[in-house]
Amino acid sequence: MKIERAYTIVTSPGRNFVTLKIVTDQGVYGIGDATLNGREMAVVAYLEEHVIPMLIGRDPHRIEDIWHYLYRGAYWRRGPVTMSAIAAVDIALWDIKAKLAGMPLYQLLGGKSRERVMVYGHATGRDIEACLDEVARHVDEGYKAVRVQAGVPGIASIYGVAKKEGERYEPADSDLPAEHVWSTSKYLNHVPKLFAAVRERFGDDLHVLHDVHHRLTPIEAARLGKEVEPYNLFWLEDCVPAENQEAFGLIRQHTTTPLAVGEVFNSLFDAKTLIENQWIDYIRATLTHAGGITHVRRIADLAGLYHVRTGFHGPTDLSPVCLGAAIHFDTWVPNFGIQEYMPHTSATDDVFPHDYHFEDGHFIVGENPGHGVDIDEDLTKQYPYKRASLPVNRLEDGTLWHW
Ligand SMILES: O=C(O)[C@H](O)[C@@H](O)[C@H](O)[C@H](O)CO
Ligand SMILES: [Mg+2]
Repeated sequence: MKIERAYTIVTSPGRNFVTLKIVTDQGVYGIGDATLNGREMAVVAYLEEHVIPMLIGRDPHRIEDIWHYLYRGAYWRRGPVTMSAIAAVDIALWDIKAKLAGMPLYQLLGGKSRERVMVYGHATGRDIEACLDEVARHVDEGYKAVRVQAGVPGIASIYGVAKKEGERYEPADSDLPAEHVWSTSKYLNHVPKLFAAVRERFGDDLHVLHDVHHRLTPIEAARLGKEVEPYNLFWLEDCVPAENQEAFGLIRQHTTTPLAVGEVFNSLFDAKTLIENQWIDYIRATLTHAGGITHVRRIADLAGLYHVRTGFHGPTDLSPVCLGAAIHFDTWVPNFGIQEYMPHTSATDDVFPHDYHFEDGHFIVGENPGHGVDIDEDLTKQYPYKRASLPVNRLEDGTLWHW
């Protein structure tokens, strides 16, 4: 069997997605997600100019060899563009392998470790009251875990909070980056009040999470971790930028609040020191940005040795193809923690028909052969690509800060 054709499909049913389709000479095909929010066309160019020509004629069964051919063979290793391109190939090849085996992907990985996959949803609101109402809506819909992000008095626009009540949060909303203004002190003074109010209204059982989005220094993160300890967070996410993995060693000495990190990681080497030192509790690297199933499986296995569990990134800027493959992975992986879930728009769901479904705060994996997600290529043509950029963040004095 040979790979006969491979091509990228760029479509924007509400937001941009890049999909790679690999077609074999026997007609069986697989699809992979290659979406890198705000840098979509860089991955398309990498795939079209460098990766696809090397795939034609190869045996699609040889997933491992193809992975190393693309990773080692490029000489220039790692980086989000490269690793998203490799991931798209890898996810598509696993899809093909599972279709050929006539099995849902989780069976090839080793079978079910659990019946269902717990997810966390996103509650956002301009102020604490509005945010608590959104938490209540999630609880009513069956969620067992909710990420809580509220507006902060004195900060006009803040990460994770939708522009208007009832709208979804979508950060890549303008052609060129919007500019936000950030105040660490206003934020730090506010967050403990938010979680006190959450526990007051919802009691102790609900799992609550919070995303700092890389905005603190290690000692500030240590303070926040300590101050929210009474509210028993499921995790505190991305509390500092993680290029310097040692920063987490400092935070860890000060707080028992569980720490999650890794949505911007693209390789095992981004997480190695964090995992081996047991400085984190959850690893968030995704299939789409970290080299696909073949590589993320290695990250998860290393993490398992050190009591670190998975908590995959799952925003709307990863396509249903990534989410579908992730649900298979989550169903199998022994050290599963939780899966992030931001529902896609109905237009996106129509473009990517899928067999996973949400039920009582969990995902239930599908039973179709492959990863269970397809693409309606005719429909994609109705939604042309439109450049969209993530915002940037500045301190009140104008200094460019972490977004
Ligand atoms: O925890 C999350 O879901 C993330 O922080 C996202 O909201 C990212 O900001 C987005 O994926 C960037 O493209
Ligand atoms: Mg995040």
